[in-house]
Amino acid sequence: MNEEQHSLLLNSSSRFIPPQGVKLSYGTAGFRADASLLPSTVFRVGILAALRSLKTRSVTGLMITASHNQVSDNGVKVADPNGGMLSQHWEPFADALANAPSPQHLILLINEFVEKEGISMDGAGTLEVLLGRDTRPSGDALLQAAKQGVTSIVGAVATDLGILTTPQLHWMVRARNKGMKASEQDYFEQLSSSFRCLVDLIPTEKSKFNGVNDKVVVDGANGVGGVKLKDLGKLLNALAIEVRNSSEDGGVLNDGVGADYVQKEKVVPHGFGSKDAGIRCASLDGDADRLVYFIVPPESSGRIDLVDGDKILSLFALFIREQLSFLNEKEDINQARLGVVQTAYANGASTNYLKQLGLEVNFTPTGVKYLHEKAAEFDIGIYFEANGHGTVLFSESFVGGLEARTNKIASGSKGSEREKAALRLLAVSKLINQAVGDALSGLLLVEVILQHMGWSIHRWNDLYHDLPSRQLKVKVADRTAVVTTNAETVVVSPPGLQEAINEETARYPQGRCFVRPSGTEDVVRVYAEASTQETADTLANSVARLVDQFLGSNSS
Ligand SMILES: CC(=O)N[C@H]1[C@@H](OP(=O)(O)O)O[C@H](CO)[C@@H](O)[C@@H]1O
Ligand SMILES: [Mg+2]
Repeated sequence: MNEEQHSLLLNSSSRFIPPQGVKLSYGTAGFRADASLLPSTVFRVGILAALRSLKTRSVTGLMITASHNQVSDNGVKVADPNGGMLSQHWEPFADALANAPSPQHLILLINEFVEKEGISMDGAGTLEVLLGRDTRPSGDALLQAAKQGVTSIVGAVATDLGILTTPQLHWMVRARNKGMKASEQDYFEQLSSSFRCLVDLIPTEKSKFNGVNDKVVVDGANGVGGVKLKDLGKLLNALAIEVRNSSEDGGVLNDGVGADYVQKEKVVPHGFGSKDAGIRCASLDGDADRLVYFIVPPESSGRIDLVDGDKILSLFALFIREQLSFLNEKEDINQARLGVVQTAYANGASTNYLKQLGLEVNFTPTGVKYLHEKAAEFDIGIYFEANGHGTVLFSESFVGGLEARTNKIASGSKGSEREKAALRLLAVSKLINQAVGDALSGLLLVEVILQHMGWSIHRWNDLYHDLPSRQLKVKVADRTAVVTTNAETVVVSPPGLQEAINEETARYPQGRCFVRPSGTEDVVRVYAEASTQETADTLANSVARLVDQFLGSNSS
């Protein structure tokens, strides 16, 4: 690097000294910690995002959020030029940057890395990083740190987009690099116009919605999603959305509210209660990239019926499969490849259901970057984690084919069922976020499919019945001692543990159980399913004890 660059980096980085004794890791979802520990990390991720922009000669993104974590935490992650997560091959550099003890170390690391990657630091070409943050009180100061990091690279521009959902930022990065309109207003307009297009294509015999109540009530986790959903809702005539727990309502972010809480605890979030019995309810997480639905049963005593990511996936798969069947009626159309992607945490009943539909079900390790990568192999790939993070990916060539076909349809004419199916699929590809899982676009797609089918949330929930399951965490001395294979379903180390799990699991009707080290917490997770809640609990507890025996004490 030249002298100007060297002294710029030295000056700025000496204002952001990392806290002592803290080791951070980029992990599955970027760096996360108590916000007070993060200024130097966020500053350095600013540098990382600028270098990524320099390397790829494209716009990148930097998002400040800790998603569903408590409000005092914060975090930071990078959006790659295609709108997806940071390339996995840059993660070790991200770790090294965040943990470099001094400005001198930092500069040494950058020098080594740019040389290895063949990055020319001449500042020529596109060099822009889009910055966004969620509603956390620490977000503004951290955003300033990010800005300083970005502008420590000569020629880099930081564009502050203010408060956004994580998927909005990813969407904007993707749109910018595709030369498309990329403002927040453009995002809202694309979502609302494709939603309207799908509503207009609802078969007339089904257009009378059969919902118990045609309004959806959404828990915004006291975060950014609720506010954005209200803005989006103003553009939608065909859907009544009531938002509760919006960040303006004064509640604490993720405290007894939000998709993570609802999915894990299976209880009503604050602001909901018996008055909502039977109504279609949904929960977003703190940065609005996860979505789950739920039903408050009559006399629920706080419990809910959860309609999770697996069921959202199943609904999307049914609808898309139906459209593809219309599309493929004539033999001149090549069969499109539709694939679905789940993790081992998907409820076994959902996997059975999808297989019975004749779909190809694929499994990847936990973490959306793995699911996304797999889904991108198909013409249409649908992926969801049980916790509600997922989307539907369309290949460029498939979208190109749909565009060619729909262009031929005379404007104003609704055409044949086959033409309508092409129009619907094209609208879905515009509605559902192609960069990452997005609770707002996911919610609109769920809502319009329910209208299309003429289904209530109860009818949807009855597609299949979840097998009883239980998740536990076990604290062990060293969770990295657990090594797994086969999409995390089989333990290869320590030796003997898998055999012991197999032996235990075989004793339970419909038993299934696996263990894996968490990528975000210092625990080993145990997941068990069985034919009754009682046996699922017993299986999980027995296997947690086995983990304890093989790996040391501290079970919780
Ligand atoms: C069982 C579970 O829900 N695991 C979550 C959790 O990962 P762990 O590696 O299990 O800690 O956080 C990830 C990031 O948010 C999310 O992708 C994943 O689904
Ligand atoms: Mg999130």
